[in-house]
Amino acid sequence: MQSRGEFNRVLGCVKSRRSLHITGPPGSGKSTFVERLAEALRGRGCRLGGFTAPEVRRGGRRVAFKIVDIASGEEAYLAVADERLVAPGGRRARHGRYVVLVEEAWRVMYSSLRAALASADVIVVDEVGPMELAVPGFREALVEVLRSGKPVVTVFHRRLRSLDPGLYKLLERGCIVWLDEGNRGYLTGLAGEIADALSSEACSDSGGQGYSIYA
Ligand SMILES: Nc1ncnc2c1ncn2[C@@H]1O[C@H](COP(=O)(O)OP(=O)(O)OP(=O)(O)O)[C@@H](O)[C@H]1O
Repeated sequence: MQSRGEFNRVLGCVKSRRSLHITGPPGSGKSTFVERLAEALRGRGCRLGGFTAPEVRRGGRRVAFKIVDIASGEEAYLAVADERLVAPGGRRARHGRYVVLVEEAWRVMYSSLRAALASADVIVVDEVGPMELAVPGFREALVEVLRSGKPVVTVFHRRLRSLDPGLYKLLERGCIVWLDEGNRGYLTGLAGEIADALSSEACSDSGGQGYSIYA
């Protein structure tokens, strides 16, 4: 998607469907785009809710992922490559070289999504992938978010269509964009226009929010 015509189709879709779901190859710029979009939304007075799942690096190596509540800043480990990073105990599930800390992750997933459903103008879930879906309760909560009628922005794993066809179908009710190195600069530059399309009614009465990890 590099031409204005293609972009206008995305913009038209976002205006009518009010939800945007981003996918693409690893490292293609999905989270960077969503950060820009979040900044643009906050600049328009939108209250954001939901969570991000940033990686944690030590010595240049990725050692863990966290779940961070966008509205409150509360955080917890989602998964660790080395269990010595975290206190023992709690339910765990293995995913490749990572161990998912099911209970710890769910605590922040649950509270961030519940708070977002109650009071956010736009709900952001970055990301929806195999590790997040290994946390019991998350899929159900996400379905509730997607059916809430609030504008939703997600980043989802490029294989979600085969991993969870039912969930993918729900995402298709919004607008799906494949992000790669070829279009990320263009799309990121237009984050403000996309924010306008998402926020035109949703954020009109809100006074913004005091805290954001994007601030
Ligand atoms: N529009 C852009 N122009 C230049 N560099 C970018 C752009 N978007 C992202 N990057 C760079 O690409 C790298 C990966 O970005 P990012 O973490 O947003 O990708 P991602 O798709 O979310 O990654 P992952 O698949 O690991 O979740 C980062 O170093 C980021 O600074």
